[in-house]
Amino acid sequence: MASSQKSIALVGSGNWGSAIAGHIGEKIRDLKGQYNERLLMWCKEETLDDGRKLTEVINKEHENVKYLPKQKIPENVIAEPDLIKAVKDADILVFVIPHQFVKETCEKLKDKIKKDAFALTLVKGFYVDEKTNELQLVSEIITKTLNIPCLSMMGANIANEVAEKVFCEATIGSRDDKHSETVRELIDTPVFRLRFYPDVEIIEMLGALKNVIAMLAGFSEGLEAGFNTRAAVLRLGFREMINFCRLYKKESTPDIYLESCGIADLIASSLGGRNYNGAKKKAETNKSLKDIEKEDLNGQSLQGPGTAKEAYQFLEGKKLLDQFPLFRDAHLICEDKIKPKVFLDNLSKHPEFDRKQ
Ligand SMILES: NC(=O)c1ccc[n+]([C@@H]2O[C@H](COP(=O)([O-])OP(=O)(O)OC[C@H]3O[C@@H](n4cnc5c(N)ncnc54)[C@H](O)[C@@H]3O)[C@@H](O)[C@H]2O)c1
Ligand SMILES: O=P(O)(O)OC[C@H](O)CO
Repeated sequence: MASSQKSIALVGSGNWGSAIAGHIGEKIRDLKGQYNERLLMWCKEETLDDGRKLTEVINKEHENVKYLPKQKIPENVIAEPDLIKAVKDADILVFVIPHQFVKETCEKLKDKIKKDAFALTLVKGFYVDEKTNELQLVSEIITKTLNIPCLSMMGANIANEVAEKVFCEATIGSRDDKHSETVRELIDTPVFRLRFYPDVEIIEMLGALKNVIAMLAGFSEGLEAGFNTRAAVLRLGFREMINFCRLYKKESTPDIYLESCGIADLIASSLGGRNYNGAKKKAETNKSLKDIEKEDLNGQSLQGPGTAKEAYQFLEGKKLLDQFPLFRDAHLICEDKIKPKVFLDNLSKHPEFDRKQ
């Protein structure tokens, strides 16, 4: 039966995927009928330690016991292990998987979605083409592979806090008023406020880049650097983030860096994100980030090391590593090629101190 109700699908069900599923699930339930209440959430099937299937547990207990434990998800959110079944009738596809899986997932979705659907990416990360050294943003990959427009949503949104309804804001990148209105209906609430800008790509890049600087914040804390030094790391890191964005696109709305996707996400992530915590532990214990991810995150993904690698490759290709010493050193630390302390020693030589005002 044809329906005028719009359907939403989530591509992903990890820590953030489950939290935003809960948020959108409640919102569409409360909108009473404007949207199809059944929110399908693609969940890559796995068997839990006790032998049960994750999707069955989510649909029975209404909780993602592995990736967002102790938080109830509304009953209209349905975990669906079949990717194609989850998305085929969706008018709006919300992508929320770790960035390293975006290409393979989009390939599987080719020609399997509605032609007039649109996407919203919540994914923080990007790729660099090995041959051309061009940056490939998640929104661009979605648009190119699936032939649908893609908006971005980034901000200071630590998933567990969103699930607990702690106030937050986010920035939406959209150049289409109708799509913006739909996203506002689906996500904006008194505890989750949205602001809209046309800078889809810069918003997305900031979301990816802050994960690298948040790791440096963690290394600094683990090394017991002073507050002044830690503030300098964030300022210099933010400067590099902005300069990095300008390599991609010279013009943007100037205020964009002061939005939740910019300074606020950097602060939140550098106070308590997973990348920050993992990096702090690395500086304290000298363990590899891979081991720390395995020990502490139970299948969740640190996005910082992969993004540091991609950023390094991109800057190296452009012969600009000297202009971005924090991004350079972050990658070298992740790869255990230098000790975390080296990046602190390098701060005083930062090119920022040679820059004319
Ligand atoms: N967690 C947060 O607080 C938060 C907040 C904002 C944005 N984000 C961003 O959202 C994105 C998703 O993060 P998350 O926290 O939901 O994920 P996560 O870190 O919890 O990762 C686990 C998820 O990855 C999935 N996964 C594993 N292998 C996969 C594969 N081959 N293909 C597809 N999926 C696979 C697992 O099934 C699981 O659902 C990331 O880019 C992250 O940076 C996270
Ligand atoms: O926990 P992190 O480091 O992946 O960061 C989570 C979010 O991106 C914060 O906005």
